[in-house]
Amino acid sequence: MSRFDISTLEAIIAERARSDDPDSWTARLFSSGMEKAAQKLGEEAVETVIAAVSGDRKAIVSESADLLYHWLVVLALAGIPLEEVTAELESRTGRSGVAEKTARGKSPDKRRG
Ligand SMILES: N=c1c2ncn([C@@H]3O[C@H](COP(=O)(O)OP(=O)(O)OP(=O)(O)O)[C@@H](O)[C@H]3O)c2ncn1[C@@H]1O[C@H](COP(=O)(O)O)[C@@H](O)[C@H]1O
Repeated sequence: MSRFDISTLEAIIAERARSDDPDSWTARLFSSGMEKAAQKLGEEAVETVIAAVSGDRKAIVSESADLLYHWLVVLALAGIPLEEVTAELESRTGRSGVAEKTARGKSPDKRRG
């Protein structure tokens, strides 16, 4: 099993963002700003959706990696540590998504969103 952890990638991104290395995609994204980074995140999300719908397993893995990388860049640009998101996820454990949606007064019927 891979020992690579998403928090390791968060640390790499923080280091590369400060590097000013012209060959660093991370440094380039940081200097372009949030709008460009968020746009790339959206593109990678769409590419992941296309891979999922077409059932291309290899592409799903590859596009998911691109998506997570660009998501971490957007988080970093927003000044939000990964830990804040994992804490939010942790707070949701043990709570059914359907029950949570019903508590917000929404229908859990997926056809109605
Ligand atoms: N995980 C990634 C990572 N995933 C994707 N990318 C880059 O994101 C860019 C995506 O841009 P595009 O969508 O335009 O490129 P594309 O996918 O070839 O284009 P399409 O034809 O698919 O649309 C590519 O240049 C990828 O190399 C990444 N760049 C960096 N990292 C990590 O960040 C580290 C530091 O990288 P640098 O900052 O470049 O030194 C690397 O060692 C990696 O660990």
